[in-house]
Amino acid sequence: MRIRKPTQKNKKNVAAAGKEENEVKTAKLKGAERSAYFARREAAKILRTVLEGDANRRALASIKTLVYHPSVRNKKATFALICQTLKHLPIINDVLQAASILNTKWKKQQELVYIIVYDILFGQGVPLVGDAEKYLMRHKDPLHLHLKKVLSRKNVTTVKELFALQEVPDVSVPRNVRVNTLKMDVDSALVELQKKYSVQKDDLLPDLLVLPPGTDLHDHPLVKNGSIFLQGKASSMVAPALSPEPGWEVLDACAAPGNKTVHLAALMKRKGRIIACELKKERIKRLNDTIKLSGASNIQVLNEDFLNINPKDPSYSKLKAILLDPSCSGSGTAASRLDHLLPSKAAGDIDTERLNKLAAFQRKALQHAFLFPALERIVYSTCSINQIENEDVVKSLLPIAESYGFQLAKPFPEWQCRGLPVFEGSENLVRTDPAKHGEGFFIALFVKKDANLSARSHKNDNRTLHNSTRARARNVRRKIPMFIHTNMFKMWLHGQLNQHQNWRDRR
Ligand SMILES: C[S@@+](CC[C@H](N)C(=O)[O-])C[C@H]1O[C@@H](n2cnc3c(N)ncnc32)[C@H](O)[C@@H]1O
Repeated sequence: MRIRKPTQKNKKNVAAAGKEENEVKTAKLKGAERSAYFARREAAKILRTVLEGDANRRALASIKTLVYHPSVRNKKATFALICQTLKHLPIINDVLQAASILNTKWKKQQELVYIIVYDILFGQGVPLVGDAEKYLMRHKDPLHLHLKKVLSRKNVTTVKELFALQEVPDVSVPRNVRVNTLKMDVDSALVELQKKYSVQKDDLLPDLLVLPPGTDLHDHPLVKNGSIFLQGKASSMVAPALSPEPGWEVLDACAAPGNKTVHLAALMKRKGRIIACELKKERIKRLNDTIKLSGASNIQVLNEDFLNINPKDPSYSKLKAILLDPSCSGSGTAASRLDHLLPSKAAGDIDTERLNKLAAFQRKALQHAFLFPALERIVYSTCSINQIENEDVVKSLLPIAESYGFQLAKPFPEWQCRGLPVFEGSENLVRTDPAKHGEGFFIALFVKKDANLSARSHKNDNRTLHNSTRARARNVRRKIPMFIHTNMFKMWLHGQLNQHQNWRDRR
């Protein structure tokens, strides 16, 4: 979590808050009151990071990631408080504005104010413990009065009625954990987890286990020692889609925080070399931590822009596979990240300019991947549900892929949820549905044609090669037939996009 450095301006506030905290520590508060006091301040700090990230459209991490940081003491209470405050934030803001009780001092601590006002209006009440609590409790009656007025303006009498009008996405899908086979075999992990939970093996991925929705394993010893990773099914499908062979040289082009890098290492059984490339220096530590936790010893971390890696550099002359999981909008994981609670998402904002920029980078990165001379397989993946970041990127590069000898292959042929039918061959693509699978991922696998034999003979092959991709790529270049296909699919696609739009709107 980012620690905010106090500026000259707010040093006084910080000192006052420190003094107040010491007073609370020494005061004879009941245990529950004390922990609630600190939980409110902890929640306010995180809420500030979340709201700043949302306002700048540059979230540093999801709410869950911030709350489950080791430094956060009372994780469950803090998480609940933040989610509830965010859920009620539009009303809290309306009430505060109508009541007009915030002076400059309290406006500077607005996140703490939000949290306390939530507790006063909708929570369990607030004891008179800190300055902020005392101040807001003095205005308790006006706050309640204005809440009534705000609700009556919305033609409801209770907040429950108001929320009943707003559909909230149901993300209660099973929890998955990926067994890190570098440290533990799947059956042992199953036996260990079954001591406390109802656990099953996944029907598609041999190293994935399925637990009931809502199972919280953040503090489980197997998670802490790296024997299992809290990784969803969709994310766990990416490395097996690439299916690198033990002994290969593989590049994870956009690696941090490294979940898929270490999954590659497990699939390669410690044999071969993995280069984990990450552009952002501040994400390298997290990447190194993931690698260390996994116990993998054949991963070399590279703090570099993937686009600056020279494919002709002899150190990459034996590179056999690239996993390209570039920055994306994250729209497929928005529900599981609780993004629907954020003000920008509640307002239904779609940042088209950002989407276009992301898609441009994704195209550039995928195009760059084709240039490595010994390459046999490329997986392009996103955790986005947007066509522009998925099918459109792949479609636009099919002729180039073809010119470098690559064709689309079909990973997980038994998987029903495939790419949107916006070009012939899109049935080779993999999609996961957020409502059904918890997260919305997209996977495209490109295979070098000369490498077909080697790909087919791979022991645990889960792909079928798409033989007619060449002809289809030719169609892409012959614009007229493709235009006809596009029109044929237009109505279907329109429906699909509306569905996605409705889904986004519901968040
Ligand atoms: C979606 S995340 C990757 C998640 C990762 N594959 C995992 O499963 O843990 C994308 C990552 O790519 C990095 N990135 C963005 N542009 C890059 C570039 N040009 N070169 C290398 N890394 C880049 C981002 O900083 C971010 O850490």
